Amino acid sequence: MRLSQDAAKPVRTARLVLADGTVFEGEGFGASGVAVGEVCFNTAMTGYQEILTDPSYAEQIVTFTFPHIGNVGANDDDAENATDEAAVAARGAVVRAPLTTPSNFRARFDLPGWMKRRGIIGISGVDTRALTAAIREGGMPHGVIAHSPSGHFDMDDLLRRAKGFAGLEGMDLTGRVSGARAYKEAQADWTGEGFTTGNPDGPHVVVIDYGVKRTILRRLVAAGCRVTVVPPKTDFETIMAKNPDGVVLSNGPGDPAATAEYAVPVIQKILEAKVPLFGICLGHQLLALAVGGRTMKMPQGHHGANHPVKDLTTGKVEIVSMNHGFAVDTESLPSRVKATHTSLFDGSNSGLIVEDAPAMSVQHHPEASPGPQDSYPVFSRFVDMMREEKGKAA
Ligand SMILES: NC(=O)CC[C@H](N)C(=O)O
Repeated sequence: MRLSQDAAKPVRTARLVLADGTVFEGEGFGASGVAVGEVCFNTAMTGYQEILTDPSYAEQIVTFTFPHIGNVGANDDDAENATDEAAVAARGAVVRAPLTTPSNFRARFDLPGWMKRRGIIGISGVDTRALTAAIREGGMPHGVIAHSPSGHFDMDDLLRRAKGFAGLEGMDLTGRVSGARAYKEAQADWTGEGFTTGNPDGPHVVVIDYGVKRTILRRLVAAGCRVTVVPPKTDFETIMAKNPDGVVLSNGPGDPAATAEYAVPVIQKILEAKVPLFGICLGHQLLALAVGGRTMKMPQGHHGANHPVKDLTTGKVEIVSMNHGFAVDTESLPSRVKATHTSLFDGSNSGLIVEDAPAMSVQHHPEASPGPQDSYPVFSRFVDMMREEKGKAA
């Protein structure tokens, strides 16, 4: 910590300003500058790098409830977005403890240097318990995170920017985060419309990339699939021309109701064509909208790696990774759709199947990264669904 001329008053190089005027002072790290967004909290105890690079966090500032962030450093392998260094994901990180020198055999960089390269602003020394309690009581506020190494801030301007944030409702952000062009997975073969990777003899899965986490691609490949990733606005005919055995609707940022405008007509055609469909998170919400259901904004959202979810088809409880601020209204689902999973934190919907088409989806993240792997078998369920449909056609 550097001292100002008044030796008793340390220079504090970062601010978090909420739209209601609340100000948190702290030490800046990572990128300098100002970023505006919705402030949420994540309760995961590990996996800060995966969290900060999850494209679904676009236009959000993540408060970590776990106090020690940065202690295992950062590397090139744990980013969940496209390999491009500046790929868009979380705007900022709010943490409790000062950052220490990383200690881990996988660390290649320290977290502040890695965040600086990715344009993510950090603030430490924040009373994250107070901030989390405020979010719990009042919902996710709009806010501004600012890092100025000189310690000078135009506080009126920061507050104006926090108040001026339009909010995630109504925002379609998939175009900003889709990495379909940027993924450079092994064997990737960019064709202009998508790339293919994975097991050449496995079921062919076309992933619509609304902001896909790379581990979803890795888990599909691990489940034996051949994977082709396509951009978010790819039309039905282009998808079908790739002869998919199944289609995955990926996770992604923003308001599902806004993305629905161009995504739902495509999904409805896929349902009609009876091509097996699997939605994850935003993909789950889009599937619900495609069958006539509704989605709604949640006050605090679900962000963590410790969420209990009940699989209603087996009666088993899984501890899962979550990251969503919108939810499917179970009551709105038509009778052709059945809920398959429910959150044991608040009873919200966490999965569905369509009864007259081979389609399923989950709100949580079966790929984990970070988090427990209890839900990995959901990928096998989708592979079984594709095999069954292929068997019917044969
Ligand atoms: N992880 C996701 O796909 C998030 C979906 C959606 N943007 C939400 O916040 O609810």
